[in-house]
Amino acid sequence: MYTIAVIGGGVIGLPAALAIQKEFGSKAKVIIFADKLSPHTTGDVAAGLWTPYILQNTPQEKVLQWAKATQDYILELWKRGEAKDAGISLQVMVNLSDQKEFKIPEWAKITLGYSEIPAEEVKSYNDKYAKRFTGGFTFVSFIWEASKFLPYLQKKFVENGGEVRVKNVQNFEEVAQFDVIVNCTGLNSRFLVPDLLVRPVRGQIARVHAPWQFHCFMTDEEHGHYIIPNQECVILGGTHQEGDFSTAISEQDKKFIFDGCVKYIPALKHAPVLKHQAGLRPGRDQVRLELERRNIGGKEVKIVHNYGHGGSGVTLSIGCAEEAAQLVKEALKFFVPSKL
Ligand SMILES: Cc1cc2nc3c(=O)[nH]c(=O)nc-3n(C[C@H](O)[C@H](O)[C@H](O)COP(=O)(O)OP(=O)(O)OC[C@H]3O[C@@H](n4cnc5c(N)ncnc54)[C@H](O)[C@@H]3O)c2cc1C
Repeated sequence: MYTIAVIGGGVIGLPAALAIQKEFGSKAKVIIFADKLSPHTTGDVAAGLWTPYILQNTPQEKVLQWAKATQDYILELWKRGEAKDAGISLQVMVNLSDQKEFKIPEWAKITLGYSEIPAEEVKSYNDKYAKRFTGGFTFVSFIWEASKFLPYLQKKFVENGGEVRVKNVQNFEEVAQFDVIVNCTGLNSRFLVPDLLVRPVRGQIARVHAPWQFHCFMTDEEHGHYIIPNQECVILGGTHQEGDFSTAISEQDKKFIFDGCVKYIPALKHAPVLKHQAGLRPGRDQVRLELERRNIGGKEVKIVHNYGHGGSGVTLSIGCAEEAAQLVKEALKFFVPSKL
């Protein structure tokens, strides 16, 4: 039997562990090592909106491939009637842009029911909000709440024979006895790999009680606000502060978030606040999803890296997990004598 260690039990690690189980079935023993599990991961702060965001130079064709695979997977869960348990809701998205030359992003074309907002309507938003939006589009998107789907996926993983160990892995030597290591440590890859290209993109949000708010609203202004309903609250966002490692709640950010969101939906002014949260997105110039062969103490160790998903971890999770499982297969095919 092959032995696979997945380091990380968050939005990226759990789907990867499940995809590996699916690929190898009883031929592999998969163990997750994680020092934090839901509700203490970055994903537990996330809004869970399926939309590619803060991905910088990750190639478009990869973004489309990974995001589409995730969308298909969520849709399948929805069709199977598992939406509530898995934390899924389907919502209308209004996305406005203030870019000089408004261009609909490539990924918009794989969304459900995408349509460009006519110029007249954009003008009416500008009149209403005293803004200068140049264009926009609407589509129907999924919200996939990590604080619901992480326990849901973890249960499936354990039912399939997987094991979860709560442990901080200080270095890869500690797990070098495994046939393959899958590194899904998000921001901490900066220190574990170490990879200084990974840096925090801090995000602060507020969770409010506003059950009457049914659609998502988002802009791509430099410091854009967003309003994203979840099953039991509405997320008001948000900030993206490059290089900031603080998860302390900032009073200044609270005000920025409220002032901005209330401008778009004034009734939010009266929505009771349930919680303020701040999390650190694992920013990187590009998502790193590749196989490394590393010499550790004279032995060649195979490490599949899967980190650096920025503000899109939920959106890309399943597509990246499927590709990570293929990289594990490649690692075993070429470098490990068959244990079957
Ligand atoms: C405010 C905010 C809003 C967001 N909204 C969205 C959204 O709407 N849609 C979307 O797609 N994305 C969103 N994101 C981004 C998304 O949350 C992240 O991309 C995603 O959570 C990254 O997942 P990850 O598994 O790589 O990292 P993490 O969630 O940080 O998980 C890392 C895992 O690795 C473990 N780990 C790390 N180092 C070690 C070690 N040495 N030993 C053992 N375990 C270790 C941790 O314990 C944890 O289990 C948002 C993020 C923020 C902050």
